[in-house]
Amino acid sequence: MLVLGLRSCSFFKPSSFRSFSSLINTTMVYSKAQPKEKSKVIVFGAGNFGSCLASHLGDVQHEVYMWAREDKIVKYFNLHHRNPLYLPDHAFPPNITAIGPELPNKEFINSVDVLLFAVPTQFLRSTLQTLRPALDVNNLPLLIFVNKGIEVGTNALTLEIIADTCGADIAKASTFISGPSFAKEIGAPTVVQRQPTSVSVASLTEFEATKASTLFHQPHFRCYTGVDPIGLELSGALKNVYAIAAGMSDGLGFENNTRAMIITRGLSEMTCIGTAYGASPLTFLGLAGVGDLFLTCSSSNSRNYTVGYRLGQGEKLDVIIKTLGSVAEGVPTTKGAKMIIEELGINAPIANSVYDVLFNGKDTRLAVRELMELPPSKELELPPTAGGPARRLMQKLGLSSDSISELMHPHL
Ligand SMILES: NC(=O)C1=CN([C@@H]2O[C@H](COP(=O)(O)OP(=O)(O)OC[C@H]3O[C@@H](n4cnc5c(N)ncnc54)[C@H](O)[C@@H]3O)[C@@H](O)[C@H]2O)C=CC1
Ligand SMILES: O=C(CO)COP(=O)(O)O
Repeated sequence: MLVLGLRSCSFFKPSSFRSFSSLINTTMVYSKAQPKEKSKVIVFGAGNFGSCLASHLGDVQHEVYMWAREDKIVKYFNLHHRNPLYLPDHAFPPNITAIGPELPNKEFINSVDVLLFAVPTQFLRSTLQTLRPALDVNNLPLLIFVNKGIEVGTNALTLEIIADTCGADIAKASTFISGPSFAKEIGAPTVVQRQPTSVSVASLTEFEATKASTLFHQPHFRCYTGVDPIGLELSGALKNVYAIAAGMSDGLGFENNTRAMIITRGLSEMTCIGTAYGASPLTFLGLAGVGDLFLTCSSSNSRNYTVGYRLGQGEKLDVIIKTLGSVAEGVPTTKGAKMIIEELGINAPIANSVYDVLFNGKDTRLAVRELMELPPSKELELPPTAGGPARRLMQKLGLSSDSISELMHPHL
């Protein structure tokens, strides 16, 4: 564990951690080591999840700064230690300070150990573009991303958005957290509870994933590390599409059989899409995959499930979005998912039906009938050719095409 004591550096091979051999053979930038006891953390995004994670880290005595784009949140929070817009009844630990709406400057960014991004996917590119000049590759904080979505227009995953805006070195050092984790059930006591929760943590090197895991891991919040960030990201994004489908089914009045069918067939579709994309099929069996799929397909606490439920009850999408009061990543993500499915030539009828209901005005009951009338098919047939999009992404990161086979078999 000697490596944890080293500062950010290039040409350093953390050989005691799993990672792509092709990755550690290249010049590699690592984030700075986190202090053992007390890290200085900026959480970007003061919505439900940013607030919850700020509280989780503040509760164990880290020095936390929560950036909000809403001036009202910053002023109110620093007076009352409550967030007036999200988790309004929760009393936050005293060691959290709200900052914003301007993004922090270079000097401040350089002084922190961790940057945690809880910004919805569609707003991440602009946030990172503005922040990029303040990031010093030679003194890089640990970078953690918790958003779950695919960017509209580019179909990019977050790893690619980071590469586009901050460069390959910073993308390769970034870490992603995903899994079954409703904001209100994590964190400190009061409204946000310490209910036992587990998540997946992935980076291209286990070295970075382990640092993020060490920061978050608590007796009530377990972290499991891996080196398939693409699979983890696709899991988190795609489960939102199937949560909309499950909610729709419940909203139409169908019961347990139908929901179980959607969850299981959804998992099959997700695994096929992920494998064709270039992720490991096994990642979809983890917390970020089936774990989060199960959670969000079976709870009205999920915003995506709620969008589907209300559609099933006959409400219009624009009214639902206006009145939801929170982000439903699955709605824009369905657009990106549809494009990816088409590019890869994958059979994903449930995701395609969700797209038709959301964006082509298809009647929800007709969508279910058409799905049920499809001819019989094999239960699971993983695509024969795999890895096009991931291969392109690896090239963008300056990695060899061998990386893709390591990505698909990280557990061997
Ligand atoms: N709430 C939850 O239980 C969980 C949420 N997530 C993910 O975390 C991410 C954030 O979700 P929540 O905090 O729940 O969202 P939220 O709906 O509670 O809050 C919305 C957030 O988006 C920000 N925002 C709105 N417009 C923006 C803009 N133009 N530029 C930058 N930021 C803008 C708001 O300031 C606020 O911080 C999403 O990707 C979500 O999928 C992941 C796990 C659990
Ligand atoms: O991803 C989540 C919990 O793991 C939250 O789901 P929703 O965004 O559907 O509320």
